[in-house]
Amino acid sequence: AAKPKLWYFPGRGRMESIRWLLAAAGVEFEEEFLETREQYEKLQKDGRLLFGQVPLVEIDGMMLTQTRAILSYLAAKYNLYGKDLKETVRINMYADGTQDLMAMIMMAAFKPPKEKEENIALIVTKAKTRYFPVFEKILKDHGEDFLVGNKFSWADVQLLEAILMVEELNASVLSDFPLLKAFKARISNIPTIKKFLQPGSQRKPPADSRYVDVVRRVLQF
Ligand SMILES: CCCCC[C@H]1O[C@@H](O)C[C@@H]1SC[C@H](NC(=O)CC[C@H](N)C(=O)O)C(=O)NCC(=O)O
Repeated sequence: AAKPKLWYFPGRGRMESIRWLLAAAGVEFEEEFLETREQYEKLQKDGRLLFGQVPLVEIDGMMLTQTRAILSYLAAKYNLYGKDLKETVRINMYADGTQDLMAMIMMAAFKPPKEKEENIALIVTKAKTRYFPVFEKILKDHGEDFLVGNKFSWADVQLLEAILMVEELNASVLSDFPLLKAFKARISNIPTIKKFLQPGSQRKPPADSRYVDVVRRVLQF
C-alpha cells in the first residue's frame, strides 16, 4: 500500500502529534512541506482542504484534514485506541488534555518576543499544576506501565510527546513526578519510539523564527 503523505509547514505545529503516532505505530510516511503561498492555494483550488486548513494527510485513498479526526483514525487503524468504548473515551480524554497543553506551546511561538518569557513560565506552571499531577496520579492509582488498560495506546504516545516538549522549556519539570520520569524512560524505549527519537528521523525541532516566518508567509497573517 502507498505510504501516508503529510502536507504541512516545515515544523511541528498541529502535524507533530500525527508524525508521532505514525512513527509509534511503525508506519513510514512521506511529507510535502508548504513553503509558499502558491502551494497552499493549489491545495485549496484542488479542493483538498475541507475547511481550507492544514494538516492534510492522504491515507487509504482519502484526503483527511482536522487533526483530531486524523489522530482518531490512525489510533483506531493501528490498534492504539483501547479494547472497548470505555477505554477509548479515556484515551480521548487524556489525548485532549495533552493536546491542550501542547497547543499552548505551539501558539507561544507566534507571540511577540517580549511576552515569550512570561508565556513559557505560564505553560510550565500549567504543566506542573494541572496536567502532570493528573497523569502521575493515574500511573500511581493503576500501578501499570501504560495509562489505559495496561496496554500501549495513543494516550501514552501523546503524553511522552508533551513531556518532552515541556522539558524543552524547563529541563527539571519532572523533578516532582517520579512516576512520570519512569514512564518517560519506559515509553522512550519502545523500539518504534526509540527510533523516532534518534537524530535523522522525521521528528521536527522546536518552532523557531524561520518556522514562524514560513507560516506567516503561507497563511498571510
Ligand atoms: C497565531 C497562531 C497561528 C498558528 C497558525 C498555524 O501554525 C501552526 O503552528 C498552528 C496553525 S496550523 C494551520 C491552520 N490550521 C488550523 O488551524 C487547523 C485547525 C483544525 N481544527 C485542526 O485541528 O486541524 C491553518 O491552516 N490556518 C489557515 C486558515 O485557517 O485559513
